[in-house]
Amino acid sequence: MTLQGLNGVIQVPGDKSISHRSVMFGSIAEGTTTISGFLPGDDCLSTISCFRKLGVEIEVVNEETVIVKGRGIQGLQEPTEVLDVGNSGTTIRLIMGILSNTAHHHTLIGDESIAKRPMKRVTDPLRSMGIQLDGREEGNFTPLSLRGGNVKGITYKSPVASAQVKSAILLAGLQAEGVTTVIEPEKSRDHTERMLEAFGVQVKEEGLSVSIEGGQTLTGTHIEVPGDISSAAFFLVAGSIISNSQIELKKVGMNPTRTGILDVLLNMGASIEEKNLKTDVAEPFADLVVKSAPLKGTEVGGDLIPRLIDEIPIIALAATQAQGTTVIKDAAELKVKETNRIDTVVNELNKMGANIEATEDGMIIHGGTPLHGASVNSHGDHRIGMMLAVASCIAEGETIIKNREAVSVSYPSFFAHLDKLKGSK
Ligand SMILES: O=C(O)C1=C[C@@H](OP(=O)(O)O)[C@@H](O)[C@H](O)C1
Ligand SMILES: C=C(OP(=O)(O)O)C(=O)O
Repeated sequence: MTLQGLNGVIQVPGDKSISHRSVMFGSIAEGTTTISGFLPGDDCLSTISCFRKLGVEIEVVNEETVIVKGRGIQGLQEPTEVLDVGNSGTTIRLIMGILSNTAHHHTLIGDESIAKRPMKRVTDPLRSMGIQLDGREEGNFTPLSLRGGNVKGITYKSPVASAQVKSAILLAGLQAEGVTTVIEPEKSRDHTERMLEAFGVQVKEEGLSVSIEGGQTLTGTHIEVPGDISSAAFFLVAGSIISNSQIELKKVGMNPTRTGILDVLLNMGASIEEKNLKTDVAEPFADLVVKSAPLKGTEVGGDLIPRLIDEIPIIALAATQAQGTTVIKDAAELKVKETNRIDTVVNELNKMGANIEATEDGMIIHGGTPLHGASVNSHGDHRIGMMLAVASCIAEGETIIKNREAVSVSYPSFFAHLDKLKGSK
């Protein structure tokens, strides 16, 4: 049966980056933090599980409402078990910064994918601040062991634009002697800076440099998590490339460090309207309405990359349906995500009839290729699973997606939302 378009209204689940930070910062704050719009995805549940092992009382009132009884920055307990971050890079990297100032011992592990992701980008600067950190291959891979120490502030020029690196160092800096500064090559997402301010911490930003003075305390607060633009991205592209579609996405996060996907799709000719923009909050949000539209190829690179890094798999799918060629460059970071996302995108989409070439730092997508059904695999990568599910909607014939359950890492209700939009016309 050919699909008659995707139609209807949905609210995508809470932002993953903001949900992680709300539990982490709530745990080290003085007093109680209430969180609404929390993402009940596997990654954020891993964060809750780690902080419970550190002695924090965390009540999940319902899937999206969480109450954290903060223990203060010195109040975390020495865990009796290993801290297992599951599939979550954000959890393992940020928690290292948080645990920097206790003499307690910690062992950090994760799943098979985490075991392949580089940790030296965080362990090296944290060691230079005085933290004892070790792990496989000189501290580059899990299992990691960490014992905090007397942390000293540093000025660190990061070789990568990574919010996980920046955040880990700033969180250690919060507990360090003196001032800590991180300078990035391009600006990465700034949720840590915004949320620390909401917890009463002063953070100084100047261009590509962010500084924090040690010894500040966090005060419990209320955090409202907007919808995740990285999750909305799948429906922004689906609505654009599936004929006869009109989708309204409610309350999507519009933090400018995350909206690169909108710039790219609009540049490709997409029809996306922004309504009810709310900016007088820590994290701005708006409703987005997308309608099917013909797309044209584009170039994606430079400082746009950190603003859309997790959306590249779905942008690649959009590009297969656009007129002309799309070049994605400066995106070598894709190789160290849940999978090597250059390889998984190219291999899986080419099985469906796409014409994509992998390059050292991105891909070249020759557009205008009709897709056909095939047996494809998410390889346990949530974003690849969702991208392939959208691809299957436009493919001629049957598509089988292996390991599709990986979507629950960031978007447990993804298939329910897709079914709702398919059926509502
Ligand atoms: O800080 C965060 O919440 C994240 C930062 C990004 O990773 P990097 O810091 O490795 O770029 C992003 O890919 C990840 O999904 C979430
Ligand atoms: C890269 C991602 O997350 P993390 O680094 O937290 O595993 C992602 O969600 O696409």
